[in-house]
Amino acid sequence: MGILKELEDVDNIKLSKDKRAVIIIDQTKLPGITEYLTLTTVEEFYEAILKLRVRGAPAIGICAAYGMYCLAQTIDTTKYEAFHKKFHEYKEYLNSSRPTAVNLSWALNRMEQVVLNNKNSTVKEIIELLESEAYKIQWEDIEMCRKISKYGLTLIKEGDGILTHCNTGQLATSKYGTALGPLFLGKEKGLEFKVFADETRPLLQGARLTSYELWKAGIDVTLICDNMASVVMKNGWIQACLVGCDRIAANGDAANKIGTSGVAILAKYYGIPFYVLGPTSTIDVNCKTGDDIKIELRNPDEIKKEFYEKPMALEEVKCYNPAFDVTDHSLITAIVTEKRILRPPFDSSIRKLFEV
Ligand SMILES: CSC[C@@H](O)[C@@H](O)C(=O)COP(=O)(O)O
Repeated sequence: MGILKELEDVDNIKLSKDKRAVIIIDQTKLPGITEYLTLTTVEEFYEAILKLRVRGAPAIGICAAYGMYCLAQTIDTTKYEAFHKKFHEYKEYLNSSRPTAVNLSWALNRMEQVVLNNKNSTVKEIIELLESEAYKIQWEDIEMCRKISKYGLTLIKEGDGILTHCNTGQLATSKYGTALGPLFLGKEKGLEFKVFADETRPLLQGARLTSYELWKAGIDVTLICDNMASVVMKNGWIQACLVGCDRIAANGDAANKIGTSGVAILAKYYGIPFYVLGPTSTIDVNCKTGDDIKIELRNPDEIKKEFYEKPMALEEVKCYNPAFDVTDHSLITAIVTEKRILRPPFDSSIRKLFEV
């Protein structure tokens, strides 16, 4: 299937008809309201990523790639050096919006590489190449998610109870998703699973997005508070945990939504396999271990009042609000990528993955 044909029915991130703007679903309004936002300025792209209007590691990379194409068209020069200078400035600004998910810098670097590789082309030609690269990034993401879903499906069986954390479905990517991908693919094949979705405090991606996406697809989903994961495991209702990732270090330590490492520790205690699913672009071999991964700290108000009609704690109370945590590689049963399923020891399976 051609790239553009494949992208036609993607709904959550796409270029506007005139190709000057990016249209996204505002994920902060779901599930109650499906509202589309049109992003054109660098400030709008930055705000949409920072405020999680577009979120999920692959999705923010895709949005930023389209964003760079749109912004490139606004740079008012025909001179290569001036064009690259402004392009780089936009790229660095967007890159600073969220530090943990490597997919953001990965996609932005890919876009800048197009500019760097074509020093002898005209600015108009470079802009055309940027358009193709952004389409390619989204198309490749769909392909990767399809393959991850296939591999993931081999690890679970009909009727299994699955625990998941945060949101790793279509909204977080473009199609299928990563950790939810096997469940959507399984559903297409007529397989039934019983999914338990952690609500995922403080921003409730599990409640607002995962339970919504699974329910819409007709998959049996039960929403639980994060502190109930231990009970459903103890009850024998969970046969596997499937989670996504924002950055994986060279030794297999995996950063994902805050609370993920707690799920992994519980899974180890109850002898339940714990799988991390994500594209190889999420593996950052420049990070030796999880200690090298920068964890995003967010506004304390997200804990105290953001999702409540009235504040749930005194204004004066201090809050610590890390957006991600790192699951130690020793707690991970396998890492599922689009290329293959990686097993421990992860330092060598990851090294082999990148060997040519
Ligand atoms: C396929 S999405 C993988 C991860 O990005 C996901 O699990 C996650 O932690 C998202 O966090 P978020 O802060 O909602 O962007």
